[in-house]
Amino acid sequence: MDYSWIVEEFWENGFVVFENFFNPKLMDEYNTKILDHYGISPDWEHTDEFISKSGVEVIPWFPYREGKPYFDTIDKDKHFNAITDLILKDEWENLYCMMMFSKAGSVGQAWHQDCSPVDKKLYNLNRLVYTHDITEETGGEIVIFPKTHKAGMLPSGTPNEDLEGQLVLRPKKGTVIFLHGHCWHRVMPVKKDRISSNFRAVPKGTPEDITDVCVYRNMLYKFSTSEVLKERI
Ligand SMILES: O=C(O)CCC(=O)C(=O)O
Ligand SMILES: [Fe+2]
Repeated sequence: MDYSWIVEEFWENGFVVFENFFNPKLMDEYNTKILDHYGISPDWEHTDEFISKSGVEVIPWFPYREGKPYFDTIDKDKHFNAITDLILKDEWENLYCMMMFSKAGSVGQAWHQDCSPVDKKLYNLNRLVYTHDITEETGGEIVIFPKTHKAGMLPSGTPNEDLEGQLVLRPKKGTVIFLHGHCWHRVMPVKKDRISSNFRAVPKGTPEDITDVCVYRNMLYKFSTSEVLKERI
């Protein structure tokens, strides 16, 4: 099989999508595990300042950091990792596995870059796995602006507006999106409880804290210290 299109498409657009990558039974099992973790009414973990300023409403969970390696069938999947090999060419390593939960009625996530694009060579590869369908009814579409992994810093401006050239995606259960950490993306308002999961990888030698500072249109935010590093606009 010729897989060169994957690499070409990823590096041309900043992302590549695979539908039906993981089987529905596994996705159902994982979706239940994730929901069980969050329980019925999970609390926000981020500070009020972050939530109101960033236009981001998600509750993160890092299962492996808690010694709960519950998602190895994805993490160790040969095909999943073979595609990672193709995209990242040289050696790479896992960064972390993170689950995200957003309550029905919450705002989703404003435009951001997972990490600063100031040094083009330093980035994370976000490997998003969807354990349930994202539909018009559920809301929470992921919006990606193709090719912006080559466009430098997300311009300052309104955190959550439509941008000409954006692409709205409704991933189905089992879909995987490989997304470059410099590529601009956001999540639309969430109408029904929403889960997404990501298994991040980095080229070997990338600093472990590569995603600690996230670029939003109105600020640079540092998660480890819950701090607005820089106001923008
Ligand atoms: O939940 C999504 O669809 C995207 C989440 C996101 O922005 C991320 O994982 O960096
Ligand atoms: Fe992101």
